Amino acid sequence: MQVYKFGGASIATPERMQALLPIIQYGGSPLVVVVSAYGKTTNALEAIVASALEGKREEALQKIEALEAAHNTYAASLLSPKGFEELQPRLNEYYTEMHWAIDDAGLQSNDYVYDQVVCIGEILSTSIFSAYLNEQGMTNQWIDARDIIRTNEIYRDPVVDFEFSKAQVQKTMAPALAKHNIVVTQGFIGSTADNNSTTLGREGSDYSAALFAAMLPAVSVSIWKDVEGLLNADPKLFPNTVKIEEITYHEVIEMAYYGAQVIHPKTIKPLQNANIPLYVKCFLDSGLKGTVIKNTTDTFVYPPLIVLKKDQILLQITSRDFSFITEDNLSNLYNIFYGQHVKINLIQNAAISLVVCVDNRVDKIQSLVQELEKDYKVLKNDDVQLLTVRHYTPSILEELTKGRVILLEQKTRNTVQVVVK
Ligand SMILES: Nc1ncnc2c1ncn2[C@@H]1O[C@H](COP(=O)(O)OP(=O)(O)O)[C@@H](O)[C@H]1O
Ligand SMILES: N[C@@H](CC(=O)OP(=O)(O)O)C(=O)O
Repeated sequence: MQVYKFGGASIATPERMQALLPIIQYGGSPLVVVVSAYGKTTNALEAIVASALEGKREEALQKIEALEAAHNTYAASLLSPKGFEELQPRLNEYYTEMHWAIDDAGLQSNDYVYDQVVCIGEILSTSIFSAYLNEQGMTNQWIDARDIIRTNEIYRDPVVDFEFSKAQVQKTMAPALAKHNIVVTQGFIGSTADNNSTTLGREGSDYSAALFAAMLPAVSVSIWKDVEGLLNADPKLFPNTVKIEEITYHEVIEMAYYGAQVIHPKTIKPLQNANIPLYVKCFLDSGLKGTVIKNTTDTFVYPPLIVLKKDQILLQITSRDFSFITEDNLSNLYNIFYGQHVKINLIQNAAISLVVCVDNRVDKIQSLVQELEKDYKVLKNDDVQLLTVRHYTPSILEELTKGRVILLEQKTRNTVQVVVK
C-alpha cells in the first residue's frame, strides 16, 4: 500500500492531470491518491474570503463565479460530455456550499469562514480527478477526507485527533482500498466533531498524505513536485542548487521548520514515528530517482542546506519599567505569542529587551503588538528576511550575505541564522 500526493502544480492544467495517468497506473497498488486544489485555487479562494469579510458580497460572488467557470472548463476538457454532465450536479452542490459559507461572514469568526470556503478547492479538484480516472478505466473510490481527518476547532490551525482519525481510516479507507485498489482523497482538509470543515495550514496536503500513510499504514509516501527531488535550496531563489539523493528525517524537519517551502513542517513526524520513507519525485519526469527521506544510520556529508524565509518582521520588545527580561517576563511574553497564535522564528534576549523574528502576517501582527504594548515598548523592523544555513561554511555565509545588512546573527556548530535587510 502506497500513498501518492499530487500538489497544485502537478494538476495546474488539465494536460498536467492527464500526464499523471501513467504515474498512477504504474505506481503499484493499492494506492491512496492525495490531491491538492489545482494551480493557485487556494489563493483565489482566499481572495473570495477576503472580499466577503470586508463586506463586499458582490465582489465575492463575482470571484466565485469566475472560480466556478474555471473549474467547469477544466472538468469539461478532461471528461466526455456524458461524464461532465454526470459530474456537474455534484460540482454545483459544492459551489452552493461556498455561497452558504460566505453568507456566514460577520456572523461567525473569520477563521471559521475561511475554512468553510477554502476547503472547497480540494473537494472540487478531487471530484474531477476521480471522475476522470474512472472514465479512463482506473476505477477508484472518492473519499471525503472530512469524514476521516478529525480535528479540534482551532480553525486554520487545528490539531488532528490521530486516534479517532486512524479508526476512521480503518473503517472506511482500508475497505475501499481493498475493493477498488485506488482511493482518491483530499489533502489539507479535515472536520470537527460538529462536521464543520477545517484546513490544516497552507501547503498542508503533504501533512495529510503523511497522516493517511501512518494510519493505514503504507509502505511509503511519494510527493510529486516540479523539481527533480529535494534540493539544497529553493531553485527559484538560488542558482546552482544540488539534488540530495538521501537525507534523514531530522535534517528535513529542520529545513521545513526553518521555512523551506518544499515540504510542510508537520509532514515528517507521523512518518518518522511509523518509520515510513518519504520520496520526493518529479511529476515532469517520473523516471528520475528523486530523493528519499528516511531513518538511516549512514552518515552523510550534506552540502550547505539553505532556507530563505521572506516577508519577516523583527520586533524589539523592551520592558517599560526597566525590569530584566528573565524567566517571569519571558514566560509572560511566550504566553502572549502563544495566545495570539504567532510562531516565533528566531529569538534573542538582552538585559531589558527581547528581539523576535516572526512572519509578517498582517492579520495577526497588529493584535499581537496591541497586546504586547500593554506592558512593553515595541519597535518594528519591517520587510526583513530570515536566512538559515545548515552545514554552513564561513565562505558560503559570506557569499549569501554579501551586500546585505545583518540585523541579527545566531550560530551553533551546525546552523547559522541571520536576519537580513
Ligand atoms: N529545498 C528545496 N528543494 C526543492 N524545491 C524547493 C526547495 N525549497 C523550495 N522549493 C520549491 O518548492 C517547489 C515545489 O513545491 P510546491 O510548489 O509547493 O509543490 P506543490 O505543487 O506540491 O504545492 C519548487 O518548485 C521549488 O521552487
Ligand atoms: N491547496 C492548499 C494545500 C496544499 O498543500 O497545496 P499544495 O500541495 O499545492 O502546496 C494550499 O495551496 O495551501
